[in-house]
Amino acid sequence: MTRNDSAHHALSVRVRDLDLWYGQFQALKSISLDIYQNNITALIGPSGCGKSSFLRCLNRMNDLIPRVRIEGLVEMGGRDVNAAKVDEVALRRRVGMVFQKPNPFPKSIHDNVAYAPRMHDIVSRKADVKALVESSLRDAGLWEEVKDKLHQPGTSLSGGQQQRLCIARAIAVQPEVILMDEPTSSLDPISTATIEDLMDRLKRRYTIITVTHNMQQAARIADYTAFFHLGEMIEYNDTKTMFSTPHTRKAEDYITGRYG
Ligand SMILES: Nc1ncnc2c1ncn2[C@@H]1O[C@H](COP(=O)(O)OP(=O)(O)OP(=O)(O)O)[C@@H](O)[C@H]1O
Repeated sequence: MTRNDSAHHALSVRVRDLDLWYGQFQALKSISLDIYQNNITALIGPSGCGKSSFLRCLNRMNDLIPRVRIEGLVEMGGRDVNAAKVDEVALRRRVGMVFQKPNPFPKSIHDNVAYAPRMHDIVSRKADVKALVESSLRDAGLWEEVKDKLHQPGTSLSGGQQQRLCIARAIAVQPEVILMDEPTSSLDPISTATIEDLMDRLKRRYTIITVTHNMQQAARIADYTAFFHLGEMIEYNDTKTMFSTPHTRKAEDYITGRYG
């Protein structure tokens, strides 16, 4: 693990010696890293290097996959996410997730945002639900575009709007951490820029961990970058250092486009 410049940031996620196997195949090998609050951390590396597998360890989504075995420690806010007593539903409230392809529920724009807060009993009074839906959509930069059509299906929006709806849905339960798995890879450049600006604003309140294949995007938006290769984390550094003077040959080769 190589990193610096961490002294002034509070710890959000602490990972130690994390191993993951799919059956006999080891997809993550002894990963250790600290992720800091109110920062964007980008996970980069060639296809199949384990970025998504790592991300799914943070909200225990890998538990849903058969024949997965995980060893090591993942702590969020000082609590072991894999402890037997941790309720997965409660954990997923603390950790929001946004996927590569926007995946709104087959519900109205309003209900996409209201569903989880109601389920978690965060709000129940009608006025409170309304206020929370509005503030989440505002925070996701979508309110002005949808305020007059809240009862239309979420799927009636454009791809970029749907992704912002998914972000509004994620932040409606006020998670500690938001995981994003290639959140802009299915979007056009303008929608991508909108989401990048949004991520930059959201990090004031949330810790964001994002997977991206787009080097320029990582360089533009991430405070820290972790480079994965064949299941190992090869280098972890502040983004500036990673992209200007990487400390490892493999990271340098990847960043300069020599492979991947
Ligand atoms: N459910 C699964 N069952 C078996 N093997 C899997 C499963 N999911 C991922 N893998 C394997 O684990 C390795 C890491 O996959 P993962 O999806 O985490 O990589 P990635 O870096 O996110 O890739 P990409 O950039 O292509 O999305 C790959 O070799 C992949 O084939």
